[in-house]
Amino acid sequence: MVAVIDGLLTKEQVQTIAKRLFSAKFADGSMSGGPLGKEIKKNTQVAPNSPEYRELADFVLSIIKQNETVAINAIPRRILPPIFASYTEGHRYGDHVDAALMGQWPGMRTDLSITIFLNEPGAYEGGELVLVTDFGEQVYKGKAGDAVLYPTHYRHRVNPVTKGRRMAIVTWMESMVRDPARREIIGDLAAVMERLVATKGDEELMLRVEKARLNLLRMWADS
Ligand SMILES: O=C(O)CCC(=O)C(=O)O
Ligand SMILES: [Fe+2]
Repeated sequence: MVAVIDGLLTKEQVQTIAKRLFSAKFADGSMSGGPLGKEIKKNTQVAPNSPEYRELADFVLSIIKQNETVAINAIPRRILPPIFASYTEGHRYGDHVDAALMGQWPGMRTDLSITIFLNEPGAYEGGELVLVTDFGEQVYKGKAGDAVLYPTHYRHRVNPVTKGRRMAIVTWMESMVRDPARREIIGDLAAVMERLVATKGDEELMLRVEKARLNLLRMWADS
């Protein structure tokens, strides 16, 4: 299931990040593109050893961890320190599939990816995030602060930027529920529950839905 999260970052948070990124040192991002990296990945990323990186990464991680939509749909166990990427004219990230394991050995399994858009869609041409799914290509170009949360198993790309500059944050999560179909069932039940609470639904019904959700979580989650 792909979830579009409007305003994962507030305008103020986007501004805070953008201000710090302004002075950050960006390095060639093609080294981390897997075996095809150099050919298909052309961008720059904030160097993890740059002075700005740790503070920015912690700031973004704390926001992702607090987000309800992420919690409900991803049920994250671990989240990698994010990448701050810049795509200027001619930059792109061609069709690829992300590594299944990331981070220092033994690494973590990548169940979900998240892209957070850092500037407005009008600030650049091209640069869409495209997911290649069974239902055709899904194209995403969000407003500054919006995010797309998607299962990492999709083939995907970032279209070439033909004008302007695309700034985005990208990271990966390992879920306590590794099967996307199971995560979707638990997410659906959470959505039903949310609706029942908001509409002051029948208490017995709410109890049964919540019982089902929690017991499925108990059955399927590895903490
Ligand atoms: O920038 C994006 O939206 C996605 C980038 C990407 O696919 C990656 O870093 O693996
Ligand atoms: Fe990717």
